[in-house]
Amino acid sequence: MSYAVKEIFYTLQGEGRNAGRAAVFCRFAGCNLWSGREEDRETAVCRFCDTDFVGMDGTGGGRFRSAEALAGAVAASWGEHEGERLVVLTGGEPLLQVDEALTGALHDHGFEIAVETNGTVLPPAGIDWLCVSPKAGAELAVTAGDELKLVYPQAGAEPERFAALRFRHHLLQPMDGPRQAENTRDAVAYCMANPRWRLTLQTHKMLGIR
Ligand SMILES: C[S@@+](CC[C@H](N)C(=O)[O-])C[C@H]1O[C@@H](n2cnc3c(N)ncnc32)[C@H](O)[C@@H]1O
Ligand SMILES: Nc1nc2[nH]cc(C(=O)O)c2c(=O)[nH]1
Ligand code: SF4
Ligand SMILES: [Mg+2]
Repeated sequence: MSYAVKEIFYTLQGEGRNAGRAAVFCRFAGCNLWSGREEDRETAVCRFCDTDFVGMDGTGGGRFRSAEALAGAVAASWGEHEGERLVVLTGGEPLLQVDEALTGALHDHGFEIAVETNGTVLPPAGIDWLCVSPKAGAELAVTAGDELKLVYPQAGAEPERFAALRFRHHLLQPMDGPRQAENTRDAVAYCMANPRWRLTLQTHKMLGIR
């Protein structure tokens, strides 16, 4: 198996229950819900994506020919920092590429492995923290995990549809874009009316970090 990676970088996890924690982000190229081309956005299943996941041309990106090669690049990005190592596998849709060889190789380097997924593809063994972010119009295959992080609002993916699923945390993340301010206000109101849901914000955007 080889891996197509857009970029690898060291930053703070900006979202969800691990927000604020140092992590290496490994962003895989490609997604099953959008081609990533602007001309296809309006006809895609997922139309609000805030991410460039096309190609392998970002910082530290490229084609990695083995799990060991990719895990080595992730470890090099972590560097010599003390403390518990965390890698966040994201994309694009990481579960189109992540396999047990890779989770094994990352564990060999001492990483706790978090994944950000749209929930349409079942994960391989070896994921330590599974964040599922359902998308309206895409069938949810992953119905349990650590956090369910729902981008809000989405017609056809109302929070009530997911409230009973077996996740440790249910989070609402305001949709970024032209209506970001209204979406944030509405997400606050929803969490206040429905306390099983907590608000999560994209803190890296506020901080101006990646
Ligand atoms: C770019 S996606 C990559 C991982 C995976 N494809 C997914 O959708 O979960 C990373 C996270 O950003 C969220 N996201 C994408 N676009 C967003 C937007 N415009 N506003 C808020 N969150 C967004 C996704 O829902 C997901 O939780
Ligand atoms: N700092 C930071 N935190 C993040 N959490 C999820 C991200 C993602 O794009 O998957 C992301 C990201 O791109 N940057
Ligand atoms: S599923 Fe994730 S990566 Fe794919 S288009 Fe939607 S938000 Fe972007
Ligand atoms: Mg992001």
